[in-house]
Amino acid sequence: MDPRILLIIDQGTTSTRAVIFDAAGMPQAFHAIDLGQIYPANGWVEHDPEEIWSATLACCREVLRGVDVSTVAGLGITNQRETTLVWDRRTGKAVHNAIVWQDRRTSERCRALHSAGIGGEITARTGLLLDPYFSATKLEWLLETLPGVRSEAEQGHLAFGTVDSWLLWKLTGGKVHATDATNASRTMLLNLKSLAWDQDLLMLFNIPRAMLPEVCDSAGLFGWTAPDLFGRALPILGVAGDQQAAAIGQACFNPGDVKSTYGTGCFALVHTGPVPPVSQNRLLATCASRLHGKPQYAIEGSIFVAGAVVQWLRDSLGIIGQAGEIEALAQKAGDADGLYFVPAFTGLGAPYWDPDARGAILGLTRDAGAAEIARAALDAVCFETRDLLEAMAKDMASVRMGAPKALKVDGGMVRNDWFCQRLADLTGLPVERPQVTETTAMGAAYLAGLAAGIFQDTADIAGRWKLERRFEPTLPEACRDVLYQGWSAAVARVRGV
Ligand SMILES: Nc1ncnc2c1ncn2[C@@H]1O[C@H](COP(=O)(O)OP(=O)(O)O)[C@@H](O)[C@H]1O
Ligand SMILES: O=P(O)(O)OC[C@H](O)CO
Repeated sequence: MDPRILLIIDQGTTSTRAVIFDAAGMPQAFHAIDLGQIYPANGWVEHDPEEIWSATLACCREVLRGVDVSTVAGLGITNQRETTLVWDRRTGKAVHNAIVWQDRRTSERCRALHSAGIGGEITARTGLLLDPYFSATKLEWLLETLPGVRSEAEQGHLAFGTVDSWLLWKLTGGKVHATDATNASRTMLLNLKSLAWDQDLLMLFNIPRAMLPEVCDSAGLFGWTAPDLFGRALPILGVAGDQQAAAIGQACFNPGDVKSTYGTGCFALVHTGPVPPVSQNRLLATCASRLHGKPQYAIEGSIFVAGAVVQWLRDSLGIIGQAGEIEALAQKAGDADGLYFVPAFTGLGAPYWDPDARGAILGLTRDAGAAEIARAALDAVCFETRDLLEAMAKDMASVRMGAPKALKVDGGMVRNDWFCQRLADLTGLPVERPQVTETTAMGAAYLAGLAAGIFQDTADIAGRWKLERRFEPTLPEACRDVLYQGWSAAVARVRGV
């Protein structure tokens, strides 16, 4: 048996994880540390960069405890995307907290750019829709707001990066300032076709080029960890944004393969192939991977609130003590037909892209209680998924690709069987849950393992995907459609449409 192992860092929105995978691609050790959420103002969300780094190091050291580090063939990184950091190259210290992907502080700026009629051009170049979600306006905010930062950046003293770049910098002791094409494609500064930084966009957002990381393939040698960190320098061989990594972990390599990940938010990606796609239905075009210089692309639907609504029921309403309790509670729900929960806490993502919408629970009656609200919250995530799937199906039809036939799912929420069944019922698609639901880390392991020669190619990886359970839709179509119409009406009300 091949004794080589891969050390994977999965730095997510709510936690930092390290996972060891064996040469068969199976997880063998896992450690996670929760990440503090900082909410300095309404709609603002930040993370402490030093906390991200120290938790990463602690998780890696924990899973390596008792392991012969000479068996580590490589390290892989996957990460929450778009989250924006700037640090001083001389000290390795961040100049500000990380501005998290969920942060809406640049809504006004995006509105102004929309009004100036620039949105279409940005989409044509980047595949993204003009929204505070992406890094460009967050980086612009840091440069405009923090005293002295612009001039330091212009002198080349400061570095910008998403979380992958920050970790690469820290892991290599300040030797490597790089990112991979999947992460770069979420900044709104990258030209999706050439996968190079777009000079016109850098001018539009007034970003000094000297701040930007080098854009690399998703698999290959990024650099070596500083020798003192793990007792020996380890090669960093794979990097990808977490949703693209999950698509790789779910073996979505052929046009039409779809996965949907349910963590803090929900992100559904459909693989489209080697040519940059164009969404006509308000989804995003994104880089799925770049291997040996050859890009693959995907269309993505991003929803900002999925598991976050479960957290809200736990932390703000207190109707559950732990996320897992929602399953039993939702099962107890009575009819309460017409009850809809639109969890637009930070606006609505795809396909609405409405940063001003705010959440609502509609259709409350005397017989609605905690169980009905819990069910409505989980239903909302299912309806949001149907919103994405409908938009995806239209995009796919326009390029003569068949509509999705099944939905491969992963992420923290899919431990919940009731939710998976409801997802099948409300979308009308079979829902497939794989044996390994740590698909994000697995995707990064596959990338690092490709570079290490442990895995041969994408066909080798695809052959390793194993189904754990398939949830078949049971609700009659007419019933499903009536419920969905109710959802669409509820969304229209929170948007004031
Ligand atoms: N049994 C469950 N039912 C529904 N939601 C759950 C359950 N267990 C965890 N969650 C939700 O899943 C999310 C965590 O998933 P995870 O994939 O770890 O997220 P992230 O990568 O965004 O940090 C949390 O928002 C939590 O509320
Ligand atoms: O950390 P997650 O799993 O919530 O993923 C966050 C996404 O990458 C944001 O685009």
